Amino acid sequence: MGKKRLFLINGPNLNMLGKREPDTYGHETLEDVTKVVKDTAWEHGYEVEAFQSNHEGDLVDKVQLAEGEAAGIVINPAAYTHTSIALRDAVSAINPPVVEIHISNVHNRESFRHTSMLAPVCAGQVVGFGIDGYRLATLGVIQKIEREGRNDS
Ligand SMILES: O=C1C[C@@](O)(C(=O)O)C[C@@H](O)[C@@H]1O
Repeated sequence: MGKKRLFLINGPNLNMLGKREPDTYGHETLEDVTKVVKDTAWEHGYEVEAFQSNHEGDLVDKVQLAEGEAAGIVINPAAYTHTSIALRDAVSAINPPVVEIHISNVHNRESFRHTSMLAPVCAGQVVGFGIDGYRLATLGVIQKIEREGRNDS
């Protein structure tokens, strides 16, 4: 049997990490984020499939694919966090646990960032730890998977 798989899903504009508003999001790139998640997952016997899209429907498609293909998801839905009922419904529709992560502390920013459409249907949320939050989110989703015995990827 191969390694259990996690999906790492990043939403719009996160392909520009490192160049985009570095005071808010830091200088590290999406490649660095992927490495953090892969290294953390690997330590616990998981492999990672990383996906980034600027398009809502493509993100919905990827979340749906997790059913049967991944044991869990780490997702930064970026701006779609605050708007996307479609993404929330996709998370609701699948069994693998989903952990939401934000690089910045969305709660000390504009009020429109204080609401997450997805958080109520996620297993947990990590906010405000920079890209280290991806490590925490990965550990969190693995913990959920192992506690709930969901390792059917
Ligand atoms: O694109 C992003 C990035 C973000 O998800 C974060 O990681 O801090 C926070 C969102 O409000 C914003 O739209």
